[in-house]
Amino acid sequence: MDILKAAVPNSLRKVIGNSTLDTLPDTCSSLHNFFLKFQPFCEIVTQLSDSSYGLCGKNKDDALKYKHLGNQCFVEADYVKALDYYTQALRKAPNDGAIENNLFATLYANRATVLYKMSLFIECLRDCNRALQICPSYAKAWYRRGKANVSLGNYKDAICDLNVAKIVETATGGKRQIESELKIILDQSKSTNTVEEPQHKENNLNTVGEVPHIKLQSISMPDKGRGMVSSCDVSPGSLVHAEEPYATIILKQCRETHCHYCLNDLPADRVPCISCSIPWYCSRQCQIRASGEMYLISAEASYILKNLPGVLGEYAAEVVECSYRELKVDDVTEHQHECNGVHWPAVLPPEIVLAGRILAKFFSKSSSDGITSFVENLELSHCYEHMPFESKLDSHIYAIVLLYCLKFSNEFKFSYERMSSINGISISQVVIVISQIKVNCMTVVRLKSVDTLGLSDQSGGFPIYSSAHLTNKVEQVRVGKAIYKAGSLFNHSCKPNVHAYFLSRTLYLRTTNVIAAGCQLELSYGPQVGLWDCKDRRNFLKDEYAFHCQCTGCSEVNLSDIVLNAFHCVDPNCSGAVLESRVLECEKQKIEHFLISDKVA
Ligand SMILES: C[S@@+](CC[C@H](N)C(=O)[O-])C[C@H]1O[C@@H](n2cnc3c(N)ncnc32)[C@H](O)[C@@H]1O
Repeated sequence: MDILKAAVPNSLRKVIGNSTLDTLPDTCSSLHNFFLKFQPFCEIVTQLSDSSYGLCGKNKDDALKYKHLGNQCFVEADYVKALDYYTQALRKAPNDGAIENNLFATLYANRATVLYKMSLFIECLRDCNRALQICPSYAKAWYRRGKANVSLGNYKDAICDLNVAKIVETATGGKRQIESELKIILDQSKSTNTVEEPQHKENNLNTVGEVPHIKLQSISMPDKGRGMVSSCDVSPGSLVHAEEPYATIILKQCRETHCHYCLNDLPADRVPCISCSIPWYCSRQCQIRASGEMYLISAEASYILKNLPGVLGEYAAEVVECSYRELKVDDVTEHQHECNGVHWPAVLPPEIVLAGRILAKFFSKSSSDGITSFVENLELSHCYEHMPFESKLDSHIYAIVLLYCLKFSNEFKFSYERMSSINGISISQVVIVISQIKVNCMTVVRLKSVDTLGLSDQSGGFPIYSSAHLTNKVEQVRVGKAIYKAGSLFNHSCKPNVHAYFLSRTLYLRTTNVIAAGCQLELSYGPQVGLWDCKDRRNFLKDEYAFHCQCTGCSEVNLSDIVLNAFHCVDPNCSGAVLESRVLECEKQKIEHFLISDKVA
C-alpha cells in the first residue's frame, strides 16, 4: 500500500485531503483514474486477488510434509510437537473429496491418537467425529473413539464404537484386536455404575441467554446525535441490551490463538478452514457458520451407515451427522467470499476486511438494492468530514483496492453487476463505510490470566503450567472488532452508567448505576474519569472516533481529573496542589464554570 500512497501526486492528495461528502465521488473517481494508468496498481491487485500468488491456499505437499513430521514425533513420543505438526498439516490439507484415503480424515484420526496420549479425551473424541464425518467407514477412528469413551467412563458408547469398528475393519488381525478390547470393556462396564452423557456433539456456541426486559428508545440530541434512553427507571446491574454482531473480524495478533468466528480461545483440537489456510476455528460449528458447510455426507457414506445392523446404524448416523443441519447459517457467511486461498484477507488491515464482510452481507440480504443505497441502509453515523487529511487518502486507496479484490478474487454469491462497475460512486460508498467502521466499531475483548512470571496462558486450551503457576493477575486482550447496529447507538461518556462485555460474539450491556427514566445510557469507548486525565481522554476520542467529547465527565469539574496530574506544593507548609500548565488549560473552563455556578448557588 505504501507504493500506491507514495505515487499519488501532491495536487491530488491535497484535493482528497480537503474533500467533503459532496466532492467525495469526484475525488474517488480521480484517484481511481490515476491508479488505472499506474502499472504497479494492476500488479498489486493481481497479487492480492489471484490465488496462484497467495500463500494462503491449500497445498498437499506441505500437508504431507507436516504429516510425516507429526508421525516422526509421535514415534518419538513427543506428543506436543506431533500435535502441532498434525494441526499444521490439517491447515494445509486440501479437501480432495475422496472418501477413502482422505487426507483430512487421516490427519484428524492421527491427531485424535495424539490427543488420547495427552489424556485430552474430549478433544480426541471430537477429532474422531470429524474423521468419521468425512469417512464413516474409518475403523481406526471408530476404534480410537471407543478408547476415548472408555477413558471418559462412557462404556455404552465405547461398546457401540468398537462394535462399529469391528464391522468396518477389513483386516482379520484388526478385527481380532477389537474383539479382545471389546471383551475387556464389557467386563469393565459391568463392574462400574456410571451415568453416561452422550458425547457426539461439539462445543455449543449458544450462550446462556439472559434476555433484556427494559425498553430503550433512540432519541436525537443536539450535541451527540442519536443516543439511547430508557423509558423507565433502571436499577444497577440490569441487563439493558444484548445483540449479535452485524459483522466481526479477528485482530491480526489473535489469529493463531483465538477462534476466527466466536473469538474464544482455540482448543488443542482447533479446526482449520476447509478451503484456505488462514482461519482457525474452535469447532466445526464455528467453521460452518463462518464459511458454510463444505463437505456433505456422500452416498457411499450413507450406504455404509444404512448397512450397519439396527441400533448400531442409528448410533453411527448420529455420530456422523452430528446435527449440523440444525445450525442457523447465513446465506453469505462471513468468510465464504474471502475463502479462495487469496492473499488480501490476510494482508489488508482488519477494518478493511470487515468493510468487505459488511458489503458482502448487505448485498446477500438486499437483492434489489444497488450500492448507492448501501450506506443509507446501514443506518450508521460516520465521521468522514472530520477525518484527518491522511486518513481520507488511506480510505480512498483502501476502498479502491478492496473493491478490486472482491471483484477479482471469487465467484462471489452476490452479484457484482448490482455494484455496477467500479467508479467514483461505488468507491465513495466504500470510503464512507470505512469511516462508519471507524466510528461505530466495538473492540471485542477477552479477559486473560497472566501468571506471576508474566507468562500468559496462550497454550490453546490445554494445560501446560502446573498449579504452582496459577494466575494472580487478569488483563484484557483485544481479540476482534465488531459492528453492532443497535449497540452503536449508545454514546460515549467518560463517566459511563453502562458497562459493555462480550460472551463469544454477543454484546451485553449492563447498567452500573441507578438510571432514571429518560436519562441517557452511555458507555465508555475507552477513557474514563479518574483513569486518564481530561486532556488525554479528549485527544484519544478525537483521534480514534473523530469527535469532541461533550459528556458530563468532560464538562464538569472532577477532583480525580485534577489530582491525577497534580504535584504537591514545594512549600512544606502549604497543602495546595500545583497543576501542569497543559492540564490547567484543559481544566480552566470547567473550573471557571464551576466557580460561577458556585457563586450563583
Ligand atoms: C457509535 S456512534 C454513537 C451514536 C451516534 N450518536 C449516532 O447518531 O449514530 C459515535 C458517535 O456519536 C457521537 N458521540 C458519542 N458520544 C459522544 C460524546 N460524549 N460527545 C460528543 N459526541 C458523541 C460522535 O459523533 C461519535 O462519532
